[in-house]
Amino acid sequence: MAIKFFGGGSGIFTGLINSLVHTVMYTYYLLTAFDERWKQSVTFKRTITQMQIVSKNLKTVRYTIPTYTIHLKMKTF
Ligand SMILES: CC(C)(COP(=O)(O)OP(=O)(O)OC[C@H]1O[C@@H](n2cnc3c(N)ncnc32)[C@H](O)[C@@H]1OP(=O)(O)O)[C@@H](O)C(=O)NCCC(=O)NCCSC(=O)CC(=O)O
Repeated sequence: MAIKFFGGGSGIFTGLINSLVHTVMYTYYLLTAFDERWKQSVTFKRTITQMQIVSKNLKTVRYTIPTYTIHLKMKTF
């Protein structure tokens, strides 16, 4: 509900992208909880970190553009 209606539905982008990153991240935590050897997988950890950075940058671009556009529109009135 919050994702659908917050900000006219613009929260869907965050919801989808976070779900993707969190699914991979919590799968990692689940696996390490069962078997400590998963903690030695630098590839897994690096992938999670890369996904977080890409997701953060995508969200920055996604929300900066409309924020700036609205700011410009408001300045004309
Ligand atoms: C990649 C991880 C999942 C790994 O977690 P672990 O608990 O197993 O490991 P850790 O961080 O204690 O680090 C253990 C060892 O791995 C190394 N290590 C960690 N990340 C690494 C990486 N990307 N590349 C290479 N090495 C890495 C550390 O330096 C350390 O080395 P040494 O042992 O030599 O010291 C974590 O580092 C991480 O990024 N967690 C993210 C948490 C997070 O973002 N939660 C979201 C909250 S906010 C939220 O939910 C809202 C939202 O997202 O919008």
